Amino acid sequence: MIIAAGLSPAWQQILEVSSLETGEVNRCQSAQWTSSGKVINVGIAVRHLGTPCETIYPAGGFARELISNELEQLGVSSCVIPQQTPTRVCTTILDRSTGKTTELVENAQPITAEELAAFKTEYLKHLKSAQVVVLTGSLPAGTPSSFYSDLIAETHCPVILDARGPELEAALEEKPFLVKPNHEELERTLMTKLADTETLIKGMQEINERGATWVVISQGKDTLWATSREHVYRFTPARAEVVNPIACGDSLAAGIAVALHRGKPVPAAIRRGMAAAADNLTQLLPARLSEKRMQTFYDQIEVEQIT
Ligand SMILES: O=P(O)(O)OC[C@@]1(O)O[C@H](CO)[C@@H](O)[C@@H]1O
Repeated sequence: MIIAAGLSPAWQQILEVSSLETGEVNRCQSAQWTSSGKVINVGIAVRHLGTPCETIYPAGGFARELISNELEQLGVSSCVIPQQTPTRVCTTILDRSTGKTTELVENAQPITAEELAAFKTEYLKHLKSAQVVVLTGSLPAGTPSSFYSDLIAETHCPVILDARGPELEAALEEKPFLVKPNHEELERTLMTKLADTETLIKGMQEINERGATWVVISQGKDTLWATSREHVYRFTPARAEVVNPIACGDSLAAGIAVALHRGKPVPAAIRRGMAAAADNLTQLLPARLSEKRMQTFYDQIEVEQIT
């Protein structure tokens, strides 16, 4: 099975507006609530791809029950660590006139040392049956930046890590299998501008040298790059109608995890992940993937081995 684990779920509102005017009263065309945040999105995506998965997350306040109920309805097997502070609320605004998406992201509320210890106990318990792990999402304020590296140190199967800042840096020391920072984050980690393809690839391979077996940089509808110490791959994404882009990165991670779990080699797994991301784009609710729809996108994705 796969484990999706993270500390920052969200109760997410998705609003469609015909045209967003800041500073004005905007009336919505549609409004939906759903369970989200990176860890939940990955759990939902893996479930839709039919691979057994345990989604481990803390939750508190009114959203705890709402998220649990929705995940149960979706058949997402989950392990919730009760948290004193309430689960955050995030808002996605989809402006149908410009096609732009606005995200209002509340940071995850602090989590206590006891809650973190309970999280780790559950993680280690489920780890025994896991073949692939996805660790994902921002850390609540005050969480030690060694949080992910401590978990990776205990994990003896491939870890896909979606993290930023000091927690990403610390995690590299424990050699995660695959990291997927965005372009900006990579620049921040390396403290240098990566303005062209050559410097970008160099930067990615520096992260390979620092410990990540694979580095993946996705750039929306533009080229996705993947590097290991020895290899560089260029992927051209499929074209998809954009309904809601939120959770594309999570669908990418989930698609890669599922393909690795099925024994696919990394380039093929990344291609699967990209098909999942493309499919996610076409749905209003995050991570509601369909393997059947994904196949069309998979066939359109071009993969080129550069070195
Ligand atoms: O970066 P974080 O704080 O972990 O998550 C922020 C967030 O944008 O990520 C998800 C999409 O990936 C959304 O559900 C959520 O609002």
